[in-house]
Amino acid sequence: MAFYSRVSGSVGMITLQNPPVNALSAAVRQGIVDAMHRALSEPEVKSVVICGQNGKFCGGADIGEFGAKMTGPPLVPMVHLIEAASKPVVAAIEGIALGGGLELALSCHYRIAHSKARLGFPEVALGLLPGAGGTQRLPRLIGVPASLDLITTGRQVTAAEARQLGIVDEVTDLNAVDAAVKFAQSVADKSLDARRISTYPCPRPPDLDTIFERAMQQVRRSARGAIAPGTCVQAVHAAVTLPYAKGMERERELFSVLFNSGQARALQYYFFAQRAVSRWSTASGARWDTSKPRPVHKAAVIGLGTMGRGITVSLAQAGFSVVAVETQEKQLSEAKQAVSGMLERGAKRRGVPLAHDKIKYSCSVQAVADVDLVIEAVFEDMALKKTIFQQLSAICKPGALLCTNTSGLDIDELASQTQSPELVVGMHFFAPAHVMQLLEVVYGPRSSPEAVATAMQMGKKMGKVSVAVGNCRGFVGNRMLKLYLEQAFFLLEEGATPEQVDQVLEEFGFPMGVFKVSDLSGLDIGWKVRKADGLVSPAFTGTSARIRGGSRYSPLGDLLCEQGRFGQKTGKGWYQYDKPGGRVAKPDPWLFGFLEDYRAQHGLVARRIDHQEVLERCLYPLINEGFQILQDGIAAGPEDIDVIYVLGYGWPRHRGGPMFYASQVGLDKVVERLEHYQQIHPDVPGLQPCRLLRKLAAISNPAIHKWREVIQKPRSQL
Ligand SMILES: CCC/C=C/C(=O)SCCNC(=O)CCNC(=O)[C@H](O)C(C)(C)COP(=O)([O-])OP(=O)([O-])OC[C@H]1O[C@@H](n2cnc3c(N)ncnc32)[C@H](O)[C@@H]1OP(=O)([O-])[O-]
Repeated sequence: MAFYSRVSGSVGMITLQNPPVNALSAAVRQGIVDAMHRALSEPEVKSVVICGQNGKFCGGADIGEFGAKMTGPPLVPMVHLIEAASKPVVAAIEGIALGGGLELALSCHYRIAHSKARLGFPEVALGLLPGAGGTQRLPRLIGVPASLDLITTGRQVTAAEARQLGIVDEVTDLNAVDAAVKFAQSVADKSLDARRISTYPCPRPPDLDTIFERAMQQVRRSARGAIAPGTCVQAVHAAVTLPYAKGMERERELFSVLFNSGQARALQYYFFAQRAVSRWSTASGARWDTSKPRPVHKAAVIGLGTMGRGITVSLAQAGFSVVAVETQEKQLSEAKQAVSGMLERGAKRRGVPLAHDKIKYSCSVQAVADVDLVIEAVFEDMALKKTIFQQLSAICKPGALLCTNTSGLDIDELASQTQSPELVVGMHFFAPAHVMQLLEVVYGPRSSPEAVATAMQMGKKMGKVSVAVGNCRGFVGNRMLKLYLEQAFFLLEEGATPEQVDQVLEEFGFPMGVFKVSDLSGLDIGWKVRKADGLVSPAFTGTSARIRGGSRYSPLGDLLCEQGRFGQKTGKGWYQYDKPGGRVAKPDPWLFGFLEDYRAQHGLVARRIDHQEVLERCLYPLINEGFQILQDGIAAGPEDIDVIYVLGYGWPRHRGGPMFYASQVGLDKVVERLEHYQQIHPDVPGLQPCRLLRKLAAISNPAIHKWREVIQKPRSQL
């Protein structure tokens, strides 16, 4: 709701009250409209201030209401009522003015912001555009280029930048509401003719066409199939080319296209999914709201390779004291230099002080004796990790949490090396660890709820989105990825090329196709793992070359590695590069010959594989594995999987994540297509729909937020 009061006799105060962010729900909109009418009708009231309760002006439209039938007064007439008011209306912006919140502020005649406030139009990230006049008012106020920047990127600005751009009239370090009241009194008798933004002419820079062309090119490049950014450009274009009223009509049309699109639904689902993962639960019933994290002041990182360096930087930037351990002198000094560089660049980019003094370097594991939490980040070698965990268990103070940064090794096996297995959890960072937002927090069967809560909270403090997942080979992300990679290899055997597969996946919205990503990460990494798993051996020849454990196996990746083709680092992989370390992938005629020889050798006849098959073969087995993961209780809900895939694996956000995508395709359709491919390729693993997927498909594709009710049941039957 919105609360009306009178201050200093002549100022009507409208306070938005809808915790936590004063979103513009139906009740809030109704409250604002009622309060405005009241303020306008009271003769003693000479001016009005609009503010938000609890130091937050307004977080915009209530996203939770988007799926439901619209009730209450719409936003557009509400902002017009405010702008048309005969008494000056001043927005007192504390905390945030986002989306509809900023549109509300732009309808006011003046804006006073607190210096710590942030303002912006984040609608584009929800698959929308600022549809309450934002695309028409902002360009009239600050010009076209700056508006295009803010509206198409969703970038939030500080109060200082907002002042510079001309969005706010004053910035104060003091109480912004008090300042706004004083300001409102001072302008009570002033004419409002020059204060209604909708009446301003929209500035028309001489190079207008070039500006819009560039903006369109820019969004096409970065949007990867998302429709909202381009539609935002079109809406701003209307502000320049049409009178205000017509521009508003155009904004409404474009908003409605976006609002009713699958992309907006996916992005809004994702918005809530990213917040839902913090309310974690484990298969054994531990929960976020009943598990208390331990205090962590000092942390250690063991192993300063690429991952360890990134983790050290993340910890220091989050304000933790860090002991960084690397036993090799030379690597330690290289790491010191690299970490300093990363910290310097980070401090410059973020405009914050350097965090060098937070880190102490050491060559000895003994240096971690007094820390509260250790993150082991040596390379993926179980024997080495086991030795380190034995050492840590002996050296660390009682109660210290022992974490391993592994992308798939058994957490429980490591826990069993320690005296306190309940204090062991996995923290799977994604490279580069100081940049990537995702953290898989992996609990083993013996990890205590307190340990999981501590790791989840550490991730949050490091600016990550932490997702709690159970212990299994590859956890959630890499376990599903295995199926995706396998299918891509099989498609090559059957006649596809790396370029064809990658093109289909990039058109779907991945920033890079599977083969380009493999070349970037290094083909030798998977090869090492497969060798350790006994999947690579000269003994596999003849008919056994393409069979492992009774299932079809593609040795293509192994054969490439045997040729020294490790990807970008060697200048050759699934593609060729101009030099080792080169970045631009070019099709490699050698590879075509290699694939032809391979097929001939194994009696495979290349066939034409269409776009649909490439997409379905790559995505549906991955999705099916996601359902198996839910069935096994490794992930608590579809949101966990979707957040992992969007933040860690480049799944296009506007498609919500693999589980959301499946819900949109239709689970019955996913089952039907998997069965279809299974029939044609009975030897291909991963094509058999799992029990949970079949069950959900059979109960007529329930909405994704209802899946959890069904998921509990198959689990209890395991
Ligand atoms: C014609 C219409 C045109 C207008 C369109 C729009 O305005 S579109 C909207 C444009 N506006 C946006 O896109 C702003 C979206 N919001 C944000 O960017 C951030 O939430 C924040 C910066 C406001 C606060 O960040 P923070 O890290 O301090 O906190 P946090 O992120 O954890 O959120 C806390 C809780 O608040 C909830 N919630 C938040 N906002 C909304 C909302 N608008 N609605 C409903 N709920 C919302 C959030 O779900 C969470 O709930 P939970 O999980 O506790 O039950």
